[in-house]
Amino acid sequence: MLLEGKRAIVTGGSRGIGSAIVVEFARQGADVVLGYFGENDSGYGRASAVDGVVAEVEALGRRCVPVEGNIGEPATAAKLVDAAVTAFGGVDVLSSNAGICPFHGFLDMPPEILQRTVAVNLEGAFYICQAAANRMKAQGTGGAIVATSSISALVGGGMQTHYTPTKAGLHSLMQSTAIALGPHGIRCNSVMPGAILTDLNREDLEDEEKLAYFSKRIPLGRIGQPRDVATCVAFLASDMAAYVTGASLLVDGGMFVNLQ
Ligand SMILES: NC(=O)C1=CN([C@@H]2O[C@H](COP(=O)(O)OP(=O)(O)OC[C@H]3O[C@@H](n4cnc5c(N)ncnc54)[C@H](O)[C@@H]3O)[C@@H](O)[C@H]2O)C=CC1
Ligand SMILES: C[C@H](O)[C@@H]1OC(=O)[C@H](O)[C@@H]1O
Repeated sequence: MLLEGKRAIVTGGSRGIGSAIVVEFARQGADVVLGYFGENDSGYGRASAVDGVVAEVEALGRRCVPVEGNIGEPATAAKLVDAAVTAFGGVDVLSSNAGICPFHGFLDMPPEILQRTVAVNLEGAFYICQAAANRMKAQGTGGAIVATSSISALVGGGMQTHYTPTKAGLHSLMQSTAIALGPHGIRCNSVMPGAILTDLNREDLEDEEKLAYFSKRIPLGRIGQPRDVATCVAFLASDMAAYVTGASLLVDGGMFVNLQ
């Protein structure tokens, strides 16, 4: 097992990629604090999903503590770290994964959508990385942070002008925190998923033309599944990647490199 006895926090762990990360971490031997957001945020939160993830973790013989809160607020980061300390005695691994992507055109982008996307995707990641890193530093035994960036850190999207800069920002945040935290033995990396079928893009991929285009552009011939990303996050979080920091790993079936 890659994460035997590790104490982890996963944000956005109730559904999609995050829930797959929670379960993969448990499969690899970790106990997990699962961060999620409740019912009232743009339809993305869905507290009932959490129970299913907790049950899956427990069936694997590990512990899972759900913690609700808006990751865009600094207090949520403290709440997540406190929960890990109370339940497990500390934090060794952070998967900063929570994110939203409310598709919208550029010219009429409401400031509220821009501000919320930046607050959740970028500021939220900053706060939880900072809080977890401070705890890891105090423990004195190092740690691993893996942010869920995106292929969108590298390429644009006409309906994602508010979103892609947050994903480029996460890539940059992991590069800078790798430098700031390396002396404390804390590694910081990111995964860059391509098109992974989740609630985030379910509606977008209902557009058959778009789905056909994506599928054609992916050399491995299929849209990604959450576990495709989760196994890579587990690898980067583990000692198998002990000399990897400041790196980003595309998990996109080859979509990015496929120009022609
Ligand atoms: N689905 C895809 O194709 C891709 C997704 N990503 C990234 O992967 C991450 C996970 O996305 P998906 O699993 O696809 O989405 P999802 O919509 O299935 O899950 C989102 C998760 O984030 C949580 N969340 C939403 N708003 C929150 C808030 N304000 N505070 C705390 N938690 C909040 C939800 O509770 C949920 O657990 C995101 O950062 C997304 O940008 C990156 C590349 C591709
Ligand atoms: C929302 C998307 O369809 C998905 O998310 C991303 O980060 C990439 O832009 C993918 O297309």
